[in-house]
Amino acid sequence: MKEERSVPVHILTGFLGSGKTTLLTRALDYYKLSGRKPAVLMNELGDVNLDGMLVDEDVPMTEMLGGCICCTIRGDLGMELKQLIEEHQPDVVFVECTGAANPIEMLDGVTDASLLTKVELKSVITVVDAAQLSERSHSPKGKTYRLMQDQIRCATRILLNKTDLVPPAELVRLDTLIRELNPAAPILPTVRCEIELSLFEHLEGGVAERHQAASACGCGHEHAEGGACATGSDHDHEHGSDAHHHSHEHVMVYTHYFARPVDSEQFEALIGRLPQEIYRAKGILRFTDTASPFLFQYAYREMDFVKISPKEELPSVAVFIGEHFDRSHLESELEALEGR
Ligand SMILES: Nc1nc2c(ncn2[C@@H]2O[C@H](COP(=O)(O)OP(=O)(O)OP(=O)(O)O)[C@@H](O)[C@H]2O)c(=O)[nH]1
Repeated sequence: MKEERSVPVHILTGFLGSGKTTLLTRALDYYKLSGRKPAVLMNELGDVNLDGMLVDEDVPMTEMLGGCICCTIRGDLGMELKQLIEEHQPDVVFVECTGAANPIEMLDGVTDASLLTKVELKSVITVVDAAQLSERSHSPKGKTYRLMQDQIRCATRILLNKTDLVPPAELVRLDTLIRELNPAAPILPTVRCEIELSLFEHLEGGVAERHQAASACGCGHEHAEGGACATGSDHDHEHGSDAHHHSHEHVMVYTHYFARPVDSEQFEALIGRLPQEIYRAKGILRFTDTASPFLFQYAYREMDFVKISPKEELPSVAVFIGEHFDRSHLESELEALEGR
């Protein structure tokens, strides 16, 4: 009989496009290579899970789409996690949250799950996009910057990723900045999240340590056992007289389903023209001038196209994420590409 033990859970957080899925796919390979069974709970803002495509079919995955765990489906997270564990009996679970999520709410969800089943939150790993942090920290008033700060504050480990995009002197400044926000979590500078993956085995106790550093979260609440921040925390939420606003409410998502293939150069040109309010886009594209479909990524003004051979029928779709952008203008530009 399988001994009943608690399943380790790692939360992967970080702003949109910072490299969470890159880290996740590496971590999954590591566990599979060592003969263990990882599982994934993934949350995406759009109504299609494009990151899920990068995860092998044999990895059990629960998808929570169409919203941010922190607002719309937070209550379900505990139940989903319980079901995932009971159904698949994984050796480890990774929870990847949308980059617009406040990790505190995820911590709540995982702690809720620990009331229902034997799970143990081992770490909150925040992947920081060095280039974004560098730029946003120069105009520190924005909501996005505040969210990035919260993600850093609640981490038990920090990956300062995309160091290839930032000069060394600036990296030193970013290291100091992160240290001020979170004096406890070790910082690992990375390119494409290349870390010694056995690290995951040694993350025991990280969350408990952060428990003591509760004030670093700035929420002013008592912290739940094993979690950095307590259920019901108003941390990072703003209360108006009649409304309850969340820190990421400013984030907009536009999902475009393509009716037909488009010209690859024109598409690239359109992406090159995107306003800076759109900071993240991804999709599955079919081009008139190429045979196979492409997984397309756009993060912080960098574009990436990877040829894919999907095993199942997939839509041609692109998801655009940003703040206060002109959705109808984007829609008509995309329709024009399709000759509509
Ligand atoms: N230049 C550079 N690009 C990177 C690095 N790490 C990841 N990327 C690229 O950045 C893009 C976004 O990476 P993802 O791993 O999908 O980021 P994410 O945090 O999962 O994104 P969301 O799911 O939208 O929040 C991809 O095109 C990656 O190939 C890095 O260290 N340097």
